[in-house]
Amino acid sequence: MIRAFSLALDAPLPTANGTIDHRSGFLFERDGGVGEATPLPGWTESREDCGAALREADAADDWDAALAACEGSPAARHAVSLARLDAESRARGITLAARLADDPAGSVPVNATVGDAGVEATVEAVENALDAGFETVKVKVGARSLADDLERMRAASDATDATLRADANGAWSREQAREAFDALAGLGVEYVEQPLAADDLTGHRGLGDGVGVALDEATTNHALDDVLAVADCVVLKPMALGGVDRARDAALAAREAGVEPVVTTTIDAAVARTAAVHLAAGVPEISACGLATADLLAEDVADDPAPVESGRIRVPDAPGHGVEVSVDA
Ligand SMILES: O=C(O)CCC(=O)c1ccccc1C(=O)O
Ligand SMILES: [Mg+2]
Repeated sequence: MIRAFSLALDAPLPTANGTIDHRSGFLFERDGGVGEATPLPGWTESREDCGAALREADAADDWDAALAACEGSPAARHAVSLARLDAESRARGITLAARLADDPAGSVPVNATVGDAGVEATVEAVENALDAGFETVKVKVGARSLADDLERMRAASDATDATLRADANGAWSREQAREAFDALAGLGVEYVEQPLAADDLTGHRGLGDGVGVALDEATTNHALDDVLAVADCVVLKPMALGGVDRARDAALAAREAGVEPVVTTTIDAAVARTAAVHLAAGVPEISACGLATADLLAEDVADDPAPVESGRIRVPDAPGHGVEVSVDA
């Protein structure tokens, strides 16, 4: 069964690639398992293509055929593969985390996400995050001039003890990125996510010297091994990678290559967000993940079984992903 949903954001999230103000997607149910597809054009197939793939999957005779119908549609494949893993885990009475990994952690550290804003509003948001117990804060940059962004980062660094990250969403030129990395190294910034365009993989080589290079968008248009060859850190979005199973495999490959995996959402609804928490729990000693996105939504498809508490999210211990979708979703 397929159910469509559309959720408003609590406040629009401005990024270097435009503003996200709502998230629309589908819940996919089969054999007692529930999955979610929340496509984000630029990262996944369109909503139309996602819906079409899910309808084909819904009509398929078995799970393998349902998954085959979603090849090339990562958000749709995310929904179907998750529904299958959820159904299997529920049937066995184990958590999704235990289905994905041998000895999953009970909780995962998460970063706060601060959108593009002026200097004062940025500092206030970073301070609020620290007050709420976050130790790591990711600030969106690249939507205004580099000088303005560096001023925001400097002010945030002066005002707080937070571990800071920046996410440029591919907005900078090589020259701007060089200047930014030199300035941010002095502030102790942990890493910059996707400083250069996703196409410019080689431009990232040698950029990080003190500040890490984290690649995100690059994972959608390059082979993982090529990304791992230039990155210090790789951002894994299960919705963009085609499922938590594929994201789990990518996380293991990253570790093998000496690259730190970080799991994040594409601002997904409760089902996909919680599934990503189960996935992250299976990666030993994972660094703070971009999973604190529930509060960005004004509404959701279910009560949140995995709220952020002092900068961490506890993995629900009910069988499967542990999200009980409300009937009127
Ligand atoms: O990583 C986070 O902190 C939250 C997720 C996030 O930033 C994001 C959300 C939707 C689309 C793209 C991105 C991104 O990381 O670029
Ligand atoms: Mg990013």
